[in-house]
Amino acid sequence: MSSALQTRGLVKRFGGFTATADVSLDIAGGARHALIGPNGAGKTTLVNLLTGFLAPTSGSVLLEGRDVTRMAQHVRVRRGLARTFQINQLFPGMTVLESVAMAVCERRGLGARWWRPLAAHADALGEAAGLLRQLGLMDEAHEPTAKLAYGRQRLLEIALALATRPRVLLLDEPAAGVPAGESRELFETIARLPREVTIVLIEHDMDLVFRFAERITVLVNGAVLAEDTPQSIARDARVREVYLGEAADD
Ligand SMILES: Nc1ncnc2c1ncn2[C@@H]1O[C@H](COP(=O)(O)OP(=O)(O)OP(=O)(O)O)[C@@H](O)[C@H]1O
Repeated sequence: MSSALQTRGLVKRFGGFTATADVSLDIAGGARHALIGPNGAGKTTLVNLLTGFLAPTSGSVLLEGRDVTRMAQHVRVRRGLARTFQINQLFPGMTVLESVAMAVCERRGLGARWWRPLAAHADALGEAAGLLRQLGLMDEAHEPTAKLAYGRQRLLEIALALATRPRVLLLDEPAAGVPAGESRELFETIARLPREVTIVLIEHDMDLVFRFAERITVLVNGAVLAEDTPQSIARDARVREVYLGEAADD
């Protein structure tokens, strides 16, 4: 299987502090890959390096084999790398369907002309409705985004990311703040996403991670401690030590 996303010797220093220490990842196309690690392990920094929000001190990021290290975030999105983002700041007052249709228009370069008659955007609306159906959000299509339950908002964020037609989707704690019952449903929906989309998940809830991921990378102190199947990671003495230590602190 070819690589969807790779990093080579990625390093990020903040002054004298190394937040990302020589990280080399190779995430296969279609993978369900989780990135875990205790607080402060460098997960967010790594995601920010992957998306282009931060520039690395050294090393490189490759998307489907092409070096994107120097590319801006929006260029990476166009090349097929998406992450979820907070909707409330982006589309206040819009309905669920309008928000996703807007994101589809953005991708198609119609963003500035959104306020043309809706008929001109029938295709975008159709595509947006398809995404809502895929994520089980159709019943709330005409609800204002702010009225959605928290777990449904997270699904909408995923719909917005999918509207960019990503080949790699980074999900940074998609269940954060979502009640347990809703997070299970959220993950069932994520697990049904098509295999053309490679998914990289950053998640604290180990139960969700072990149910969803087929491979897991464990970060500690900015470096990769282990990378393996969930079964092997669960048995790995070094990983257990890190997590038991963390559990004892919580
Ligand atoms: N802009 C910054 N300047 C200085 N230090 C930073 C900066 N961003 C992150 N760090 C440090 O880098 C380390 C890794 O932080 P990061 O947020 O990437 O970890 P994390 O694994 O995402 O943690 P958490 O699970 O708590 O979100 C932390 O010690 C943090 O204080």
